[in-house]
Amino acid sequence: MLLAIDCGNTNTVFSIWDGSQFVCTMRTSTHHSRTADAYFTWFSTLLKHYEIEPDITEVIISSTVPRVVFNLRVFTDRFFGCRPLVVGKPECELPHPPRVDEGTIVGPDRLVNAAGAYDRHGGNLIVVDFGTATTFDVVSKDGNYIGGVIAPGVNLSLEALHMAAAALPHVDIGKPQKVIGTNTVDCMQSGVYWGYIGLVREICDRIRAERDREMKVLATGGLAPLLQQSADLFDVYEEDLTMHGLTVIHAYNKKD
Ligand SMILES: Nc1ncnc2c1ncn2[C@@H]1O[C@H](COP(=O)(O)OP(=O)(O)OP(=O)(O)O)[C@@H](O)[C@H]1O
Ligand SMILES: CC(C)(CO)[C@@H](O)C(=O)NCCC(=O)O
Ligand SMILES: [K+]
Repeated sequence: MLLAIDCGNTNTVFSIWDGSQFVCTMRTSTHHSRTADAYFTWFSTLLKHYEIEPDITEVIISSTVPRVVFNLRVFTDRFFGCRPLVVGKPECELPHPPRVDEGTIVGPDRLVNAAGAYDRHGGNLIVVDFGTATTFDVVSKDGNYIGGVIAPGVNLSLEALHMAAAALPHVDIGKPQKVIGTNTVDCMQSGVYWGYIGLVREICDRIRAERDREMKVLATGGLAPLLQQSADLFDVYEEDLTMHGLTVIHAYNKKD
């Protein structure tokens, strides 16, 4: 079985793929100081809880935090006796190479999203991923990542207000009932929630105009459904898009 690891700046997700479905998904916070042994303790405890005993023989990793890859490599080697495929490393080939400025190192999560999205939906796509940052990944007709947009994430935007302004509290995102807030929390939620709806709509419109064609908009990341409640921003929401992309890239590298 394949263990797919998607390591973001905030959270790291492990999913086990049995060749036809994900049998288990586990989430932990991202810390570069977490050791291989600590990963294994957490991982095996959860497997016991779910009463599954997977036979993991292969591992693929996408990490937006370069420093965590070292311990994940040790984890893979020590407990599964294999070398992981790491997205972005030269030995990990992509089905469709990115078309970006020379010297640009595209976030592996974005390349993985593009691969997963193209596999399921074909080309001419915009993939919006609501993680620590909100990214827009543009996929060409033929499946290449051709660039995109990076905006501050929803939670990061709220946190930035709290960090920078003495009188602004920590606030979680929620759907405000109105636009005009009559207390501090409602004002902050309104700014980020409605501001985000405008941001997503404007950016997608401008990408379509720049490409001069219709493009399907895919969303992934926990916060997309909350925004979709108030505006028809996305054609499709796929929670497992990044994980699916990892299985696609893994299969592509196995094929020869
Ligand atoms: N309805 C909701 N309201 C508030 N927060 C939510 C809701 N649904 C999901 N979230 C949170 O949204 C965040 C987005 O999760 P996601 O896995 O997409 O990105 P992340 O793990 O935060 O970022 P990264 O992948 O960059 O580490 C998570 O912290 C999740 O707990
Ligand atoms: C933008 C993030 C942080 C989103 O996870 C990640 O994809 C990243 O670190 N990217 C590097 C720069 C780029 O993608 O162009
Ligand atoms: K993510």
